[in-house]
Amino acid sequence: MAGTDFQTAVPVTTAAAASAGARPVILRCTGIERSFGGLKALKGVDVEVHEGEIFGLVGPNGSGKTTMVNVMTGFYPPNAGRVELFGRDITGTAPHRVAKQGVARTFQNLALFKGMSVLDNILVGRHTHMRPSSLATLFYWVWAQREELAHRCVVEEIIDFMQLQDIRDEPVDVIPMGLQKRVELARALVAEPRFLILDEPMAGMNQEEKEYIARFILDARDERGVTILLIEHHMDVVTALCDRVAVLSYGEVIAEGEPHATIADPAVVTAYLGARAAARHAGITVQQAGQHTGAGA
Ligand SMILES: Nc1ncnc2c1ncn2[C@@H]1O[C@H](COP(=O)(O)OP(=O)(O)OP(=O)(O)O)[C@@H](O)[C@H]1O
Repeated sequence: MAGTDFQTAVPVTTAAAASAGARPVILRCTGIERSFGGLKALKGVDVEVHEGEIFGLVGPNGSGKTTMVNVMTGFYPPNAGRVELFGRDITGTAPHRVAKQGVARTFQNLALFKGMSVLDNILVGRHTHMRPSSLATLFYWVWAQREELAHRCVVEEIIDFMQLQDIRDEPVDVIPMGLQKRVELARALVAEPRFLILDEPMAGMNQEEKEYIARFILDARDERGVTILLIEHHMDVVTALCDRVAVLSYGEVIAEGEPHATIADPAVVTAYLGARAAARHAGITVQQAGQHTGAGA
């Protein structure tokens, strides 16, 4: 499953990556359950993300990745389980309060404001740092101007960091998809998050665009100290970028650990390919595969 081209293009052996596992846990999810009607989307999921790591959350379509992220960020309260962020219980906390604690995210489907410029879309990402008091703004206009300037400085710095200078004034809907994804990442970064959740940031991108965005993700961790949870379907990307991964299948964690070993785990191969194809892949019989992975044929 793992490719090699991407690995060569984006070599990742930083001190931050090497020591990530030894650092404090910043997100701890314990026994998370979440149902939609009769469908159990999450069945007791445990996940820990350490400070400074890029943690991959992978799994086949419908395995529960986005639901898990929605529970972490307060969009869905869990039916059972506990979410701890930076050592505090945030289970069921509203999304805007979770965001204020230093969490930003991008979405699987682009969520940019059409008709607005790249610059204005990025500026929206500062909202968690803005104090919306019109009275204060009226009476303390000098202070308000100073605050506006401070927001602009952060936005300009991120525009430089993400190399978006050339398109800063373009309406966001006329730029290519790869650049729109980059704008979305920039909008998340201007919030100055400590923890960033990226839901398929490379969906629909060609190889060159993927390599570009991968570099920005690594720089966000290495230069800005952001801890990252990455949902991604491209396994070459996962093995190149992530320090650790957890694999979900039907709402359960079926494997976790170092990326190469984890995605080569027979249970993971079976979850992606099905028992028959996985057995062919491994050169063993379906019955042997079932015994090996605990999965039926
Ligand atoms: N709001 C919802 N209402 C009903 N069912 C839902 C809802 N959200 C998710 N589900 C179901 O929960 C299961 C997990 O979905 P989820 O989107 O979390 O999976 P995923 O791993 O993110 O999939 P993908 O890789 O396709 O994005 C699926 O069966 C999905 O249909």
